[in-house]
Amino acid sequence: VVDWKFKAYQDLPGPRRWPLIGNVVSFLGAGPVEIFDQLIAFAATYGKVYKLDFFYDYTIVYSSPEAAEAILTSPAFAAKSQDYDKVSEWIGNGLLISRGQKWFTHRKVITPGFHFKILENFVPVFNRQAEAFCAKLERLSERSGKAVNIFPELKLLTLGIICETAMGVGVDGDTQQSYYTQIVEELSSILYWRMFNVFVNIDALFRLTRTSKRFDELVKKSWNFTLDMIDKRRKINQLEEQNRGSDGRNEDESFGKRKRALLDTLLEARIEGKSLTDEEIREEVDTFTFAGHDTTASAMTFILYNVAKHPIVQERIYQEIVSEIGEDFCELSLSSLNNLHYMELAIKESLRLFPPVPVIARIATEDTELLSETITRGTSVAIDIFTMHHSVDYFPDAERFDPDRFEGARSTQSFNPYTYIPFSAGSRNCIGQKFAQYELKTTLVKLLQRFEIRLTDPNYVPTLKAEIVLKPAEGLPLKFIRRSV
Ligand code: HEM
Repeated sequence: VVDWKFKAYQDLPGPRRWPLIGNVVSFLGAGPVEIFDQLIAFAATYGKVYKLDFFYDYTIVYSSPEAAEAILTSPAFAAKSQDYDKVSEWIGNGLLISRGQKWFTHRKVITPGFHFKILENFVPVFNRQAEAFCAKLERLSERSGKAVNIFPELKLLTLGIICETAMGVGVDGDTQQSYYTQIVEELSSILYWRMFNVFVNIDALFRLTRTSKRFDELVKKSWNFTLDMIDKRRKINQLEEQNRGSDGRNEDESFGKRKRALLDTLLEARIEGKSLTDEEIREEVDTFTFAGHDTTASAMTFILYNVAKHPIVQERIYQEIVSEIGEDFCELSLSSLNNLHYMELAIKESLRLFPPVPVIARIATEDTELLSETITRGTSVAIDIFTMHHSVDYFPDAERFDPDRFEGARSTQSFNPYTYIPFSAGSRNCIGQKFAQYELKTTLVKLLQRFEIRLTDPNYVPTLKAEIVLKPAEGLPLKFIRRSV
């Protein structure tokens, strides 16, 4: 059996393996920056399909649109890979990780919560929070353009937005928010370590480490944070019931009380006549708070990096804002945001070069064919989105930041839509895609209305790591120069 296992996928290239332990050594002792570099280097060396072997547990890594399409549309790859099981110890079996009937029914009841009419209600929150964020940046810059490490600040912003819109609960200021973002930071880092270190990947061994106690502690803290939000929302809804006028109309106008939040969709959902259990609600809320803030903060961080690095692009976006919206803060709406065409191209291009979710993975639940290779049940397949987005085979002069490359690209027949998938594709695509895009646009409008954004050093290149979400390993210092008034 061992011999057969060693010979599995022998036609596929891959880094040199040791008997039994396979490629374990490639990642032992490596930190997140080295792991990410290693994966990029493997793809450069071995091409669009290669194998990784951890104790004969194989992961086949793909970076072509043909493979992405085949994987994302095949029922044989409908289940997320084992790496996600580790994440589920924290966020549970919510939409991101569940499968089969549970995923299907939950996705069906949650989808209306992202209808554009509901998104429209969220835009005032995007407006208000983004404006408050500008005021904060002004304070942090001390009006003198002092550099600000933008990534942690953006995490606070996106968390605040997700709590208020999706959960319908305001979070009490930065202290509570940074408490939660730090928990997420530490949990992501532990989970990533477990994914690439085979020893702690094994549950029984992980349980022997001191980190496992810390992990449990953090999970509990994270759950308390979300349970508290659910509790607050339930109370708000009860109050609202009591305040309802005799004509059935709500008399309380303040946000969070009247506007429908995603959490209300969950609280009111009925599947075969039954409500979701408290645990199911917590799992979904944990999934949204996690999936909805870290990704968007990463996207915004790299968008700001790109516009700072390319002043000509920044100026073009600014001029579009001035002509479509104006120089001053005003209440943005979905339709005014829809008019910002060039900004849309720039955001798209930034998500190509810096996809916040650089790799996704599935597991084969049956033996199946994939691009003329037989994939046996239990093998993981990964789509290396980052590498595909950087390939010169699909994007000429791929390293160049060029928003215009997307002008008309989708209408050309030769462009396979699976070549560009920052939000994944198919039935398990990102449910928050539109939400994120409007949030990013609102924030960028407000920031550029108020500031010119500059790098501290024009040649600065961020070091990347991918602790589930793509991040600047050493933060990202940017200068925000107040536009003259
Ligand atoms: C720029 C920001 C974002 C990016 C790049 C992004 C990217 C992705 C990707 C690549 C997936 C597929 C993951 C996989 O196959 O394992 C995904 C799924 C998901 N995303 Fe997002 N996301 C973003 C923002 C958001 C927001 C704001 C929310 C919530 C409000 C959200 C909620 C989800 C959920 C719930 C799923 C799982 C969907 C399912 O399996 O049915 N995401 N996202």
